Amino acid sequence: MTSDPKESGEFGLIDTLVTRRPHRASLYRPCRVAAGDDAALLAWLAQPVITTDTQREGVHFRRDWQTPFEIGAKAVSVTLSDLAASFARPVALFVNLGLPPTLPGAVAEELYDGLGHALERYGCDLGGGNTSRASELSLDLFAVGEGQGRMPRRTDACPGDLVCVTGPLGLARAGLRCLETQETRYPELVKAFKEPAARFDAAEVLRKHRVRCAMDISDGLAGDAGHLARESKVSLVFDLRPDMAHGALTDWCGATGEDPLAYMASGGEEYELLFACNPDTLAAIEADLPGVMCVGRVTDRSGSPLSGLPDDASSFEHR
Ligand SMILES: Nc1ncnc2c1ncn2[C@@H]1O[C@H](COP(=O)(O)OP(=O)(O)OP(=O)(O)O)[C@@H](O)[C@H]1O
Ligand SMILES: Cc1ncc(C[n+]2csc(CCOP(=O)(O)O)c2C)c(N)n1
Ligand SMILES: [Mg+2]
Repeated sequence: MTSDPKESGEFGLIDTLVTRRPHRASLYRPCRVAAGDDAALLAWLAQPVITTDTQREGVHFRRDWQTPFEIGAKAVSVTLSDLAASFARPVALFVNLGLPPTLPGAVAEELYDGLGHALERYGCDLGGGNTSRASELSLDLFAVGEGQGRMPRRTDACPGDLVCVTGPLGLARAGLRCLETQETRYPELVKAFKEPAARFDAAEVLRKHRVRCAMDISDGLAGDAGHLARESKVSLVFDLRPDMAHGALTDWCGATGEDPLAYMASGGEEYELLFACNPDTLAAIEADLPGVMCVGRVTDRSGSPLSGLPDDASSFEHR
């Protein structure tokens, strides 16, 4: 069967895309009926956890920067990242795909190869979706997960806790800057932008240590920590030092004159987990989770919700 939508039509394309879903070997498949029927059938979930995300051409990705495979795989990681931040296991992903009429069918197929590859990696099924004509390539994604005990909340940071992250900050934002300036000497930064991971591995460690307050960093530390401080009604006092910067960020900042602290504070799309816990818990987590960093502490609310970040630190905003 041809895969060009002009020749095979919407239905042919959907068949071709759906065959790209991961083939699950596991005996336990909480997604009992996956993509292909009128609706998906999920097994009974004790704690269903649901999240949604959007990826739009020109806003979240550019086809002259990223291959369709990379765009598909990243769309899965950024959507499932919110399940990781909720300590939930991924069950099913639903994808509403907007396709410009001029887009070659092969692009949609490669996009679905990327989606399928990432779904396989995270052990998640393709529950279904929808395909329609659109002015730009876009994906609206919905994910269902299964909660594992107490869901961490943005409301639960307590004075005396430490503010921590599960990995390096600012790399993806620097990678985006490299793409914008056509700088090719820092592949590690560009990879951080193009291939973020949903940190289910880190989430499992935090869950095991009964962390009560966590979220993923999509809009940048300053913005996401601001949400956490406001929701928990506390202040966060940061202590970011240049020696906490990842080597690739330090090198790039050395060459460009950019400030590593500004990138660590105002990054975005890291998809690392930001969490708060008491010092004893952090000591135990450090033994299980290499790369975890303490970046500040939680105090009673006094004055501004955030301090210790560069003055012009800001988060990514769509408007
Ligand atoms: N249009 C909307 N209608 C209803 N709820 C919304 C809407 N936009 C956002 N929200 C809710 O507001 C909260 C914050 O949304 P936001 O998109 O900033 O989530 P996030 O996890 O911080 O970021 P990201 O989407 O990048 O993962 C979430 O609970 C989300 O479900
Ligand atoms: C072409 C292009 N330009 C800029 C960016 C940067 N960017 C877009 S959305 C976002 C925050 C998270 O998004 P959301 O809150 O919608 O999940 C960031 C940092 C990009 N990825 N691609
Ligand atoms: Mg989030």
